[in-house]
Amino acid sequence: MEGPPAESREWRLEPETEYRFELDPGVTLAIKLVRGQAEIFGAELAEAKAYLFTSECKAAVFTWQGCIIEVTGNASTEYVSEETPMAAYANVHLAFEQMRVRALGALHGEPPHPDHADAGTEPPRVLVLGPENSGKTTVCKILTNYTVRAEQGWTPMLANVDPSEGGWSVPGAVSVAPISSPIPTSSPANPLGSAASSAPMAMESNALLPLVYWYGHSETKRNPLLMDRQIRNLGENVNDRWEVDAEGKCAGLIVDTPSSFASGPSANDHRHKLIKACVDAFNINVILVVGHEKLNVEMQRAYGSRMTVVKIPKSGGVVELDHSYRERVHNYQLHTYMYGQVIQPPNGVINPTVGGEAITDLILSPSSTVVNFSDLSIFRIGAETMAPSSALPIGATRVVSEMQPVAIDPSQPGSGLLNSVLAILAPPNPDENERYDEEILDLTVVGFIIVTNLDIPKKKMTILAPNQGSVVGRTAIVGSFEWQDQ
Ligand SMILES: Nc1ncnc2c1ncn2[C@@H]1O[C@H](COP(=O)(O)OP(=O)(O)OP(=O)(O)O)[C@@H](O)[C@H]1O
Repeated sequence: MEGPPAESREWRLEPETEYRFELDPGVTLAIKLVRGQAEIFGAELAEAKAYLFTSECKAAVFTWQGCIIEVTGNASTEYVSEETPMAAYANVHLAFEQMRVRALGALHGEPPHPDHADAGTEPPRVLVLGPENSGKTTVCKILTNYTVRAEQGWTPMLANVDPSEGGWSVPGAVSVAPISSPIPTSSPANPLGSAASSAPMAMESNALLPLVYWYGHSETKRNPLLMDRQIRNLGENVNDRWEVDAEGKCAGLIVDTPSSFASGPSANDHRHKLIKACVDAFNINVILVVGHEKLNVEMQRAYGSRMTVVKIPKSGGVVELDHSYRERVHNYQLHTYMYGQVIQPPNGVINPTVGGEAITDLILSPSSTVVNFSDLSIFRIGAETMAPSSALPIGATRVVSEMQPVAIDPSQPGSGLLNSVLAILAPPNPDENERYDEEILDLTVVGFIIVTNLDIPKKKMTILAPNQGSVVGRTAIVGSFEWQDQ
């Protein structure tokens, strides 16, 4: 874009302070480390490189030793805070680091250090809980980034069981990935960082290979049984991987959870079952509660006798995200999934990067194709979807269990498919004897498509996909997410 260079300001940050900023829609900010040391949620900034932030990003540049940064563009809010919980988070990290080192030592047959003779040799498997806007995801990012920055070359697992967050793919998904380099922060469209391509189907060349299951809704209360099943599926996959990678296991795991796990009536509530599902599935041995006294007491009572439950402070920088912001973020995520990130740097910013990647590497060109209704088998999971009676098998009643896959006929008016996000599943087990009725609940996702048009007379539909891969013969699941390209 032509025009005068955007205005730049320098900020001098004292040790252990942070520069916090929030962006309006459509605004891009560039931050350059001029001198000193600085990090964004645990990921270090390289000197003299311009990092871009976009899509209403809210974040902070923290420094342990002090630094000077140059900020170009207009943030809607920006200030320096001297009060951060980073020292507490760093202490938690150090404790985890010792657990990892002890686990690795034990694996290599080293005798325990006399000071820690009875400290145990399990690596940290951490469940992070907290209410809405407590900064859970940020804590997970900071702890993961500190782990990969340690000189041991750890590759911890990061699991995201918050279906409203999107993680590495799209909202509605839950996922886990081994993390080997620091997760950058640049946009809420990629809260846990992105691979060079956001399309799981096209990601062979990337280091970040998340394993994705589709829950399909943003709220866990919509289908707690399905949520429970997907959590256990993620856990099984992590355990399978660790069975063949004993050293990798020593790096441990961090699990980011939805705020619905932290609030709501305590008796008879599905949230306790889901917390327990996480504890069991990931074999959790540490629970971190972010800034919530009551939940901390509750977790101490429920789990304190068999694992460490620690309350950690909430950062004053965490921004309250309202419903409409979260909806816009879902749109950014789906747009980014299809098109990559198209970012216009502020005028005058030379060679900008997004989380360390050149911006031209982040652009995708999705393909729009027309397929026959019969090319894809589409299902919804569970009863609340209320398929029209005519879409049900002859003789079937409307009583459908929460976990039952219900086939969707796109030619029925009211199928609800137009503009829907569909998860394309991995193929079922090739061995017929290994198949079972609810197998599609346990298949991983290979990619997502959007139904952009339905032509009922011709029995055809138009789909948008991030790449050219064929969907013929595939099974897809629809949830409650819709998206329209604007
Ligand atoms: N120190 C900080 N300074 C500025 N912004 C911050 C800071 N810490 C977190 N944020 C921002 O606040 C927002 C909310 O934080 P985060 O997503 O970590 O909270 P959460 O508890 O996981 O949210 P949710 O309610 O969705 O579960 C994010 O946009 C995050 O980038």
